[in-house]
Amino acid sequence: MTANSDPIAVLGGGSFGTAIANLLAENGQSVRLWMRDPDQAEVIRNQRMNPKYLQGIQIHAAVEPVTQLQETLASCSLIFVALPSSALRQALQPYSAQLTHKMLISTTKGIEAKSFKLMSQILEEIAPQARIGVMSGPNLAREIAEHALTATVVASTDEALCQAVQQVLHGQTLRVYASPDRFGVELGGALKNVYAIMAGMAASLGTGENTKSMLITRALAEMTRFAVKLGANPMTFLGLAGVGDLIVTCTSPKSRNFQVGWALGEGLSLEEAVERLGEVAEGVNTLKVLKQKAEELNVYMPLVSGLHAVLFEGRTLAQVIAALMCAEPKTDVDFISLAGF
Ligand SMILES: NC(=O)C1=CN([C@@H]2O[C@H](COP(=O)(O)OP(=O)(O)OC[C@H]3O[C@@H](n4cnc5c(N)ncnc54)[C@H](O)[C@@H]3O)[C@@H](O)[C@H]2O)C=CC1
Ligand SMILES: O=C(CO)COP(=O)(O)O
Repeated sequence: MTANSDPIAVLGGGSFGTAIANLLAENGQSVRLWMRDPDQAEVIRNQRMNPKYLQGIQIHAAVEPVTQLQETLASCSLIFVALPSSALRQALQPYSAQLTHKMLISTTKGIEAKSFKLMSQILEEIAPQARIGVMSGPNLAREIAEHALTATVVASTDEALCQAVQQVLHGQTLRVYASPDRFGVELGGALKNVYAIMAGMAASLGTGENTKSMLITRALAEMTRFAVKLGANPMTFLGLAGVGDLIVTCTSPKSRNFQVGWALGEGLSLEEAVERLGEVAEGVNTLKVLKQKAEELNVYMPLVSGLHAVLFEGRTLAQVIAALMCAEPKTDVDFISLAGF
């Protein structure tokens, strides 16, 4: 891997930002990892660890923890954004001038509540002159940090941007695939978090393997149906950022959304489950906005409605399961006729 001359910025000192910063550094890049908390930056500088978010992982010497956002943005032309969706707009809006002509890659898997905008759409709004892409896929931060063999997708219609990301991130343990479907790739990453909560709940209640498979497959059908209604290409959902990410988050106890679901299955309230996690679980907010949007667009999403009923409408899981199982029979794959078979 050849080193890029400019340093690369990673915004967000949580688990994903740290994991990506480390990979970039291992590939020979010099990296500025921006975080808002000076104490956290000091700990990383001194201990070469990020104990709060990635306990036990050594931080590469070429990762420089920084807290000055304006300077960081000014000094880097390639910028990975790994902030929670609730923070992204507020954190970057004041710096739109510094983002002009930069390559901005969102790794954030969430949807803005009021606008139903994806993070790359917010970046586009804040920095209309920037070059925008997203990165998404089955990418548990800890596994990336521990060098588990992993694949991800960089998506943008800007081919040179995709190649730039492939050049700096592709390595011994990470394969980076490109896609022109930014919207589909990003939407897949945001939607699957909701179903991971459901899967975590099901797992903690000891459901059978048939049930787990049914949940994941019907989740894929439902999220694809929704995405198509918004104009996305259903084929993207057969890729790493669709079914790939859905599988990892719906089956892994390392997923924070899965962990929230697991805690709910154990009988904790949503507040208790989120509090116990202490990290970002984007699926909770996504569920709220998704339920509302599905109703507005008249898209049939029984799993989303069912989870929303349990989490926010006081229904019991038994009531929701009974209603789901008794619903009128449907077809298996919605898009067979579209594919021309
Ligand atoms: N952790 C993972 O395995 C993966 C996470 N992602 C996505 O990356 C995004 C970030 O998630 P994680 O790094 O996992 O979260 P995390 O919970 O590990 O860390 C969140 C970080 O954001 C910081 N933060 C919160 N509010 C902020 C604000 N207003 N300004 C600046 N910084 C702020 C926190 O201090 C913390 O450093 C999420 O959208 C997540 O879905 C994507 C792929 C994998
Ligand atoms: O997006 C992820 C894996 O691809 C991480 O999922 P969680 O946010 O649920 O941990």
